[in-house]
Amino acid sequence: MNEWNNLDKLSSYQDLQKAGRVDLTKVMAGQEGSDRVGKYQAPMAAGLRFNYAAKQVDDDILKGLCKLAEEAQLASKFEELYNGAVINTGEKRLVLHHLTRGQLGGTVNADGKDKRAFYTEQQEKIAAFAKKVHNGEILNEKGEKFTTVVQIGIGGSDLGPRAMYLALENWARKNNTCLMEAKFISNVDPDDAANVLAGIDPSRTIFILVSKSGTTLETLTNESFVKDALKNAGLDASKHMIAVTSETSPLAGNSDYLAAFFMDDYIGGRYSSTSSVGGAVLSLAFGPEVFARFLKGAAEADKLSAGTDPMQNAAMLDALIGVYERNVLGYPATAVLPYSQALSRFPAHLQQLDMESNGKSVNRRGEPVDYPTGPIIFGEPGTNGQHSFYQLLHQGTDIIPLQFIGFVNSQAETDVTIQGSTSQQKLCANVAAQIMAFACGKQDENRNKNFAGNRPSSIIIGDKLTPEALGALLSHYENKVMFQGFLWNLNSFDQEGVQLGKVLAKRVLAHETDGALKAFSDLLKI
Ligand SMILES: O=P(O)(O)OC[C@H]1O[C@](O)(CO)[C@@H](O)[C@@H]1O
Repeated sequence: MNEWNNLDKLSSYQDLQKAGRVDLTKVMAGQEGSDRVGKYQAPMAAGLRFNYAAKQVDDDILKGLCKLAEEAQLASKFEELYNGAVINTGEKRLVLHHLTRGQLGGTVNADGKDKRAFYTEQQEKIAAFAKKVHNGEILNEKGEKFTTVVQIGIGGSDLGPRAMYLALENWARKNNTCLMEAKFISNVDPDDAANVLAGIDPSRTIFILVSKSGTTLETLTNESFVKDALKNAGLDASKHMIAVTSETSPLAGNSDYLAAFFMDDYIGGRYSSTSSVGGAVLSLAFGPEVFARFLKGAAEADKLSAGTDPMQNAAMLDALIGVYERNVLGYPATAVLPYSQALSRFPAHLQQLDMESNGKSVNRRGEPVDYPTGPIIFGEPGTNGQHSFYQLLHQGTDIIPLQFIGFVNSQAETDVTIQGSTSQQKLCANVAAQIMAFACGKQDENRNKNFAGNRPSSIIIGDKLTPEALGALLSHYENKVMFQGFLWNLNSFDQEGVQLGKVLAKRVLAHETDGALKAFSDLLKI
């Protein structure tokens, strides 16, 4: 039986507070530094590796973190989760996104259904639908093939699928599996929908309305926007729209859609990329086989995350080091820096995944916690970020732990050699250089040119960003966030913090305001 205790009650955590600190300017220099690079790495799925040589850890701290993992019962809490316990205590729900891509543990029944069978059935339905669209069994009113797919959704119904699509677009082109172009409408700003609609031929487009709740204001507004545009183009919206929602949502019984696919309340929006939410757009864009390969990578990573030894469980180890940085070293933020243009929206997805999950100040029982929880997450692809906010990362007054991601090979494999090196080599040279610059710094008599160093980073390294590698990467972060939630004793699966603003916006629109809210509404001419 697991015990759900606050982090500061754990003796292994108290021991870590008292332990010595690692100075990266010393341990990353010379032979010791190169030994650390070989030694401090953990295997990940799909051939990825988690290298934490440039984190502020040594053998003693790692031992302390392993004790913390054991005392916090991380492995058995994950086991409890995937076997169908009510881990989402706020909403009294099971947490089942792992079942969308594999089967850890026993069969989970809920609402009178075998949940794994339910998610698989939805994936098979999506695959059959996508095949019909691709082979021309499903055509538009004029008998033409659909060429484009537009996803309408927001938050978890947008960020993950969009990031995954962008991550595989180049790879799919190179591998001749780019079957339809995908675009996304999320913001209620009318310029978002207008811009997407201006760049497509609506008569050749399938729109996927994605909303688990079926009540999200932005998404329903954008649906009306698109339906209006279809009507104005003389098109029948019901022949162009499909829905992804839960069976209990107001959208479920609606006959206005060409097809409907389902997920349920046991899969949080930000954890839904491997469910029908990501499945529909990715299967239409790249084919169901590519989506299956993505799921395979995620399932393989989940299996590794179920391991009990943190030194062989990269997601757990990454989580432990992150909590050490947040709670022992006191760092406020984490930057995610993929040296891969394909991962341009991956940090945005991780922002929701991490900050909506662990941006909490009460524990699973609703009691205030006395320690910092989720850090601020931000990031941009390298090398673009280097020419933007790295100044603060190198010389600012806050130390921001960094998470680099890099691949040995590009996806498109089109390159050029200039001044003796390819673009890919330049990209990789930059990430290696950054790790060392952050760790060791550079002394200079001119204080303005001095780099203090001792700024920690890790790197996930892969050969190439394939569908399997992407699935593994996604699962790694989902499981890392989950383990951190366990360590902080949070419920990482609800998001009450997004409600208040929604309620007030409704009041503004209904003109039921007074005081400063009314004054702001007047300023904005609502
Ligand atoms: O899929 P839905 O129900 O439209 O919700 C969209 C998003 O809104 C949120 O509830 C936050 O406002 C997210 O958690 C979710 O991903």
